[in-house]
Amino acid sequence: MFTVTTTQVTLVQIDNYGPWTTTPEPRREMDLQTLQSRLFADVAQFLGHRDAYVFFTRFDNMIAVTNGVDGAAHATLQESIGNRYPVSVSLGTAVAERPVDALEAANRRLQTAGSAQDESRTEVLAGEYLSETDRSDLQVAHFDVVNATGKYTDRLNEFDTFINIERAYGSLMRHLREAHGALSFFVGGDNIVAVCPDLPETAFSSAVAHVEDDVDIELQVGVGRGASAHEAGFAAKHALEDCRHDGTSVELFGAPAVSD
Ligand SMILES: Nc1nc2c(ncn2[C@@H]2O[C@H](COP(=O)(O)OP(=O)(O)OP(=O)(O)O)[C@@H](O)[C@H]2O)c(=O)[nH]1
Repeated sequence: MFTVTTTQVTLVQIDNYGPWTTTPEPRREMDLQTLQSRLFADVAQFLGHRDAYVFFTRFDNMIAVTNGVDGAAHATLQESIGNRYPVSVSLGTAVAERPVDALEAANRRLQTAGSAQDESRTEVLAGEYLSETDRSDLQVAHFDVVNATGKYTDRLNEFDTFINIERAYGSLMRHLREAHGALSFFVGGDNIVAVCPDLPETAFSSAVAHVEDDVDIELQVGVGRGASAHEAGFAAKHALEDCRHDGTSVELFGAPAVSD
């Protein structure tokens, strides 16, 4: 019924950031946090306008899903950051059926150019990009904890709520990575967005069951497909609304966006 999924992944890596954070002496932590969150916001805005997604991961390295974003746009993003920040970024991009394989290849492009802490390895722009014609769909799953507000937010202190949400995230991210080569990211609140290869409904019900068995936390998930991360992710959000409405734990392919 479906064509094979293809994910284009871009690794965004701040160049030589470790030494910069301590030279000439350690920099104030909140200044680093401000820089990192502003950089993430800028990258998210640039890529979001092009229907891509980016996840903050460790902030010094961010993982983006960039189907539909070409090499010229990547070059513009890199140049603009270099012009406006005290740090520069390298961008490695690759394409594969399984998101983890695309990330591996994207990562390797930077690793072969030099170390993340090599002061002469800056602004690498290396990659392969999907062309207009070889674009196929990608699959995005949007997970959330069932009734997180009633079970955690309104009952526990914020730190203990956070521990529970992180336990669910840790269990899910490892399961989807190991079983399917999917990449899952905590995106705030009780939400986890997973970029997946072409997976059937049973893979998602197994993932939900795995987390429940492993850490006793109940998840629900909406799954979407589309030509871009936004399109797939938006369909996933609609499918998650179907879970909420129908009390189901997995729903595939929510209604397409009416206007966006
Ligand atoms: N990033 C992101 N965060 C969201 C989204 N929807 C909700 N959240 C966050 O998740 C928190 C909990 O909201 P819900 O998931 O709607 O609440 P809940 O109590 O779990 O209710 P149900 O999901 O209906 O079971 C909110 O405070 C937001 O922080 C979303 O689409 N994206």
